[in-house]
Amino acid sequence: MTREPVLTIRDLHLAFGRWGRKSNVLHGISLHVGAGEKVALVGESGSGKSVTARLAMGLLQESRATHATGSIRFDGIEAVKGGPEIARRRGNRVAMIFQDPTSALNPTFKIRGQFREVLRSAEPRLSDAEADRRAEAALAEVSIPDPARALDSYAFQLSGGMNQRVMIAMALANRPELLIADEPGTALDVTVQAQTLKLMGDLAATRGTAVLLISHNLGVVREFADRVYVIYRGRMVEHATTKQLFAAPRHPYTQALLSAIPKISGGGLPDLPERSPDFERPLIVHEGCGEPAEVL
Ligand SMILES: Nc1ncnc2c1ncn2[C@@H]1O[C@H](COP(=O)(O)OP(=O)(O)OP(=O)(O)O)[C@@H](O)[C@H]1O
Repeated sequence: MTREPVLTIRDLHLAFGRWGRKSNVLHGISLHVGAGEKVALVGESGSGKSVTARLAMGLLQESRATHATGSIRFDGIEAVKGGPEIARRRGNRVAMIFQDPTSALNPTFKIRGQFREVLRSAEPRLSDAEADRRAEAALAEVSIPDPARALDSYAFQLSGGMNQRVMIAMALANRPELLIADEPGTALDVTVQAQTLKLMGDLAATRGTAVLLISHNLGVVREFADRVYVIYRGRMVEHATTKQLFAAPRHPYTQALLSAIPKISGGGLPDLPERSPDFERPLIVHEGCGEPAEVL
């Protein structure tokens, strides 16, 4: 029997708008991430990466101004039409880390209090002593040299790299099956970014955590991911193993992305013609990286 991927997104459409004004942001996105897999979603700013992640996390739900259709399945739980209850149920099993750790940590509370709160979201009756013991173990796991001292600090007393580790330790403390990382560490220096990616890679290998990395940095993606999805203006245009994508990109947008890698600044990417022939058959799927088997 084939195992169902940890996360399966099928034909996801999203539009924002009210009072007759509608802006279509996603046009039929599909992707999957299996246990222990490292998958990247790449595309330039505004292409729809973050809204896809927020929908998958249950952080963005159907409302009068948000119109979503399609399916996002995580471990049998549907997110698209789910309410806050769904977000809560999946909360401990899907974790997200963001670009800037300081924005995810509360500056007015010590790390200890914030950590206890995270752990108690999964186990409300956890004692202070047990919560602290688990927090110290989680911090040690991300190579924080003096966990007790880190717990007694405020975020502003720790370096950017330390805060990033604290945020990852918190994200992982409840042992999520899926980790979504939105440009992790890009607000910090490249060393921290590299450390963060290494940690996430280790987690996928040792704990079987499924990782979805969101990035516009193809250099990072090449180092990190097993498979890559390329999104362009809300459409998935190419899906390949990382090796295939870098050896022989087939969509003109992917080719443009790859040719832009060595440029440090200037110009951005060229626009593709609206009626690019590839949009007649928009998604190019390379051989062997396939779609998940139907296991329902
Ligand atoms: N709450 C919202 N209301 C209206 N439009 C939105 C909202 N959130 C996102 N958008 C629009 O949806 C599109 C996709 O945004 P998204 O943040 O997913 O892009 P992205 O690929 O993650 O970009 P970046 O790399 O800059 O984060 C953009 O055009 C954005 O302006």
